[in-house]
Amino acid sequence: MNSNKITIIGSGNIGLSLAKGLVKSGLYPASAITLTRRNINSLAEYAAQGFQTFDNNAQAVKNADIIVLAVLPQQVNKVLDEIKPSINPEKQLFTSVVSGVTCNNIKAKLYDSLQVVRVMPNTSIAIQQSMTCFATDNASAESLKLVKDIFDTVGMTIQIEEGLMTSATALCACGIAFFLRSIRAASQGGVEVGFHAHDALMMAAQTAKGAADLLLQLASHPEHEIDKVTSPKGCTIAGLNEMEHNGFSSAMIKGIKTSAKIAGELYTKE
Ligand SMILES: NC(=O)C1=CN([C@@H]2O[C@H](COP(=O)(O)OP(=O)(O)OC[C@H]3O[C@@H](n4cnc5c(N)ncnc54)[C@H](O)[C@@H]3O)[C@@H](O)[C@H]2O)C=CC1
Ligand SMILES: O=C(O)[C@@H]1CCC=N1
Repeated sequence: MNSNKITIIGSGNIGLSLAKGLVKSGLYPASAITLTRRNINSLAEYAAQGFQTFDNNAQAVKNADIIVLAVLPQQVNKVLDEIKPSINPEKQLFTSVVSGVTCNNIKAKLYDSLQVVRVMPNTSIAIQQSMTCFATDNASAESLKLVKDIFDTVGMTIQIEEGLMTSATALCACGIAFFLRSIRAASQGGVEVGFHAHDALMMAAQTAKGAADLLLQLASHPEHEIDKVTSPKGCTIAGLNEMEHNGFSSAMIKGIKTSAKIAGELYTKE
C-alpha cells in the first residue's frame, strides 16, 4: 500500500478508470484518492466507496502528493488557473494524461520548477491492463520511478521521448477503440457464418486475447504466428488476403497516423 495521496482532476472516462485500477491493484485505498468533477453529484457512487470527492479543484489539490490532470485539452487552461495558488511546486508531483498538452505548456501556466510527467494510459487501466507511456522534460529519477511504480500496478509501462507522446496517444490510448472495433467486426463476420451475436462476440474477443498473448508471452512476431495458421491453399490465407485486398493493414495504419496528427492539435493555448 502506498502512503501518497493522489488527486485526479476531472473524473470522467479515463480519470475514473485510473481510480478504479489503482484501488483494484491494492496500491491505494479509495480514501487516499481524491476525485474532482464540476458536478459533484455525479461522483456520489464513488464517495460511497470511500473516495474523497470535490467540485473545488483548488481545495482538492492542496493535500495531494501527486496530481493527475485528466480534463479535456480545451478545459486545461481554466483548471490550471484555478489550481495555481494551491500548488506547491517544491513538494508536489504533477502528472497529466491530457493529449497534446506538453510539460512546458503546463509549467508555463503553473511554475517552472514544478516536476511534470505526461502519462498516456488507456481505459483498460480500470482492469490493470493498460499500456501506459510516460515522458518528462524535468522530473527527477525518483519521481519517474514513482510514476512507473504506480502505473506498473495497472498494466505495462514504457518511458518515451516527450515528442512521441501524441504518437503514443494514437497507438495505445485510441488503440483500445481500434482493436475493439476490429473485434466487433470479427464478431459481425461470425454472425454471418452462423453464430448468435453474443457467442460470436465472446469467441472473437477470446481469439483476439489469444493472439495478443501469443505476442506478449512468447515475445513472438505476428507474421511468425500467422505463418503457423495459414495452411497452403487453406482458408486462412484466402480470408487474410481478401482482407488485405480491401485495405485492412492500410486502414489501420492510416487511422493511427490521422489520430496522431489530431492528438497534436487538440490543445489551443488561447
Ligand atoms: N478516454 C481515454 O481513453 C483517454 C483520455 N485521455 C485524455 O484524458 C482527458 C480526459 O478524457 P476523457 O476522460 O475521455 O474525457 P471526459 O470528458 O470523460 O472526462 C473529463 C472530465 O473532466 C470533468 N471536468 C471538466 N471541467 C472540469 C473542471 N473545471 N473541474 C473538474 N472536472 C472537470 C468533466 O466533467 C469530465 O467528467 C483528455 O485530455 C484526453 O485526451 C488520455 C488517455 C486515454
Ligand atoms: O479521443 C481522444 O481524444 C482521447 C485521447 C486518447 C483517447 N481518447
